[in-house]
Amino acid sequence: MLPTGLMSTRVHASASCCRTVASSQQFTFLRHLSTSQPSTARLPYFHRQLTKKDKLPEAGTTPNSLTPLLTPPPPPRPSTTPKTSATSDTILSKRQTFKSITPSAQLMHDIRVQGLGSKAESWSFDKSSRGNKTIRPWDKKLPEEEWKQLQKERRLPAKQVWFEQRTSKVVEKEQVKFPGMRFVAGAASMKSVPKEEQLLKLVRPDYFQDLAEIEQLLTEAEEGKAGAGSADGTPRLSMSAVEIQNLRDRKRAKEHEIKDSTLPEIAIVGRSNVGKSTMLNTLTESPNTARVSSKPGLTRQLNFYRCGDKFAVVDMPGYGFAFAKEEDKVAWKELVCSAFCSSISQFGFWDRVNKKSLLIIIFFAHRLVQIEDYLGTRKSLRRIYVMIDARHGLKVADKEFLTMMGATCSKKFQVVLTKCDLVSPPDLARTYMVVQEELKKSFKNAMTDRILMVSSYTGAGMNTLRKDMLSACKQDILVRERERPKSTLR
Ligand SMILES: Nc1nc2c(ncn2[C@@H]2O[C@H](COP(=O)(O)OP(=O)(O)OP(=O)(O)O)[C@@H](O)[C@H]2O)c(=O)[nH]1
Ligand SMILES: [Mg+2]
Repeated sequence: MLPTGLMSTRVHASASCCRTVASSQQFTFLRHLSTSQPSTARLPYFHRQLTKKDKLPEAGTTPNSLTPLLTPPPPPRPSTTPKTSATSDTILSKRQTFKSITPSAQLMHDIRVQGLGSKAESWSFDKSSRGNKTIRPWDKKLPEEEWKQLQKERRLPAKQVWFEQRTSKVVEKEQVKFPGMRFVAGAASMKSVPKEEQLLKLVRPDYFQDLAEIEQLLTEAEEGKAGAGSADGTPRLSMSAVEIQNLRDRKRAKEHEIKDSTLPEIAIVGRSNVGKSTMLNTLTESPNTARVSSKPGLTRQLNFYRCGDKFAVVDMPGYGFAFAKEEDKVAWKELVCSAFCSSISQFGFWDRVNKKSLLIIIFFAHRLVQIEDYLGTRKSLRRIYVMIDARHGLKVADKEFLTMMGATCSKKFQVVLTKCDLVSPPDLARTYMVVQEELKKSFKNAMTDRILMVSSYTGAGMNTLRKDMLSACKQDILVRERERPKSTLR
C-alpha cells in the first residue's frame, strides 16, 4: 500500500539558503517560490520605472516640454545592479524545485517492490554464454520457500493477486483472452475503427441480434426489396411509410436499451497518447484488444469492452491538443471563443482559419462533447480512471479536463500514472507527491489516498490496478495468486 499523505519534504532552496524540512503546506508554498516573489525581486528594473512614473511632481517644479532638453540626462543605470545573491538564488527553476523534493522512504520502497521506474528491471544478472541477461523476479520460477522468504524480507509485494484463470485456450475470434474472464470484444472487429453499431455490439452482443434483424428489414424496405430474403421465397409486399417509421422507432428504442446498460462500467480517460489503449492490452494480456499507435488520436470513439457478465471497460478517445502545432492551437482557441460569441458567417471564419484547423477543432470538440456526455449521464459508471503521463505530471490540458469533469460529473476519479518505465524511481516518487498535492488542493472528486502507477511495457503495477477495478465494481473474483503479469509488448 502506498502512503496516504504527503510525506515531509526537504527543499533545498539554494546552496546558500537554508535547508528546510517542509510540511505539506510549506512544500506547496516553496514549490511556487519563484512565482511568489515580490515584483521588485523578480523585475527590479521595471519596478523602478513604474514607481518613478507614479511619483507626483515635486512642489515648485512645473512640467515643461523643454525640461527634458535642459535637465542633464539621467545617470546611466549602473550596469552592475546590486543583485542580491539571496534574490537570484531563491528563484529556483521548476526543474530544480522538482529535484529538491525528497521522496519518502515508504514511497520509494513501494515503487521498488512493484518493479516500477526505469531502473527497476535490473534486479539480478545471469552470466550466460550470450552475455549478461537481466533476470527479473517474475521471470524465474521461484521455489515456494524462496518466494516466501522474499516476501518476508519485503522485497516482493505481500500478496500478488490475479484473476481466476478459467481457460487457457487459444483466443478465438469473438473472445479476447482476459485472465479469468471472457472478454467479448472481438479482436477481429477491433482491427479497424469500429462504427457505432459495432461498438454497441461490443456492449451487449445478445441484444444486438434483434437490432440486426430490424436493420436488415429496414435496408430491404428502403431499397424496395422487402420480401426478397423471406424464408419461403415468396415475395412480400413492400412496406408502407408508416411501417418503415415504426421500424425506425423500434431501432432507436433498441439502441437506447443497449446504451442504458446496467452492467457496471469503468471509464479510462486521459490525454491523447498517454497510453490508455496499451494499458487495456496489458490488462487483458492481449495485444489485439485495442488498437495502439505512437501517433496521438487513434482511438476516436468510446470503445466498450465487456468482461463477461461482470463489468465493462470503456476506452475513451484522448483529450487535449498535446501534440498539435502551435498555430493550430491558436486557431482552435480563436475559433472556439468566437464561435461562442457569434455565428460563423458573421465573422467570416472560412477566410481566417484554414479548413484543416476547422475540421480538427470540430473533431476535438466532438470528442469532448462525447466524453462529457458519457461521464455526466452514464448511470452504470462506477469509476473513472484518469491516466496521467508519469514523465509530465498534471498538464494544463489535464487540469482543464478535470475541472470540466468536476462541473458535469459527481463521480469519483482515480488517477493512474502511466509509462512508469520511462521515469527513474526517485522522479516517479516526486511526480507522485506533486500530483497528489495538486489533486488535494484543487479537485474534490479525486481519490487522493493513493495514486496508482503502472507500466504497460513491464506490466508493473497492473495487479494493483486490476484489484482496484474489481473493487470499484464490487467483484470478488480474485482467487488465484500469480506472479507478475507478462508484458504484451515485445
Ligand atoms: N514506454 C512506454 N510506452 C508506452 C506505455 N504505454 C503506452 N506506450 C506508448 O505510447 C504510445 C501511445 O499509446 P496508446 O495506447 O495508443 O495511447 P492512447 O492514450 O490510447 O492514445 P489515443 O488513442 O490517441 O487517445 C504508443 O506508442 C505506446 O507504445 C508504457 O507503459 N511505457
Ligand atoms: Mg487509444
